[in-house]
Amino acid sequence: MVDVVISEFMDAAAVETLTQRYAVHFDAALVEDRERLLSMGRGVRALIVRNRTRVDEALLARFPDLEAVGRLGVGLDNIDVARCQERGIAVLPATGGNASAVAEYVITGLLMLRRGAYHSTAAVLDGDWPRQALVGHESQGCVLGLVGFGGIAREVARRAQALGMSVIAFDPFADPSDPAWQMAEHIETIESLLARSDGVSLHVPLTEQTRHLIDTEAIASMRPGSVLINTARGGIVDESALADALCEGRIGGALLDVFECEPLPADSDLTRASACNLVLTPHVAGVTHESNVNISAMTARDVSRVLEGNA
Ligand SMILES: O=C(O)[C@H](O)COP(=O)(O)O
Repeated sequence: MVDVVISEFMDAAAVETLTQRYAVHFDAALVEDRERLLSMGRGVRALIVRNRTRVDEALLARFPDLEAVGRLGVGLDNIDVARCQERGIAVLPATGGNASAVAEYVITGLLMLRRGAYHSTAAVLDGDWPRQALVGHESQGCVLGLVGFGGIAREVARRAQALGMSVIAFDPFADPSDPAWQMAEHIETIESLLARSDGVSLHVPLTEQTRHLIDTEAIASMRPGSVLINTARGGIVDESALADALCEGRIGGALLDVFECEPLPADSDLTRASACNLVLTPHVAGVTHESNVNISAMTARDVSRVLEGNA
């Protein structure tokens, strides 16, 4: 009988901690084989996933004894949280465990997109020396606009301030009296944030309200030459509208780590903007060796707490 199923990659030390107390089935390839995952649900008390395992109604029906879903990350859009609540299943995100990883990724991306000097390997190897074409912008003194001002955005703000940027943020849900606002100017509307920012970074969950928040109209209100970074969730940016804006040179570049459809389909709209200071990565902003250790330890601890509490 298995107590805990882990369907995506997790740090070995945390798996070992769980194995000392419970019968654990750890198979990072399970996410690719849904039928096999569903077939092992009976008797399982905890399921541990990253962002690719769909913990939906169909899966929950096949795990009748589930007490906890550990999420090795922060976003919960792959989990039917409402259904879990109805069933009394604890949903356990590793909040904060990958915040530094994402914050460092965002700052690196912003510096890289604004400087624009890092796409020259092929040219230099070819004997070209395109110095004048690669004169970019410094980021000291620029305005960084954060859409959403939760934990990860605050880590970004702290680093941006240390580099001499001015930080502004839009977040209708963040308490305006929170001392964290000392790091960022509070902006009332997303339009004014977009109009003032040299770089925009998204830090909101994907909901019906945020789907295509960055659409043609929003992109039109961005400063000419400004850059966009999305490490939050794919559906927040209208990829076709972004590709148009990049191709027409209306904005200066974009870094996307998340997409409407992952992996990206071969006919993605983004293909046509590939030469326009566009950088794409496969949903790795939050994934470092250090964050993997952090979030795995947090998840093992939280799952154990629930299982022990219910024992
Ligand atoms: O929500 C998150 O924390 C990110 O999507 C990273 O999650 P993952 O490491 O499970 O992909």
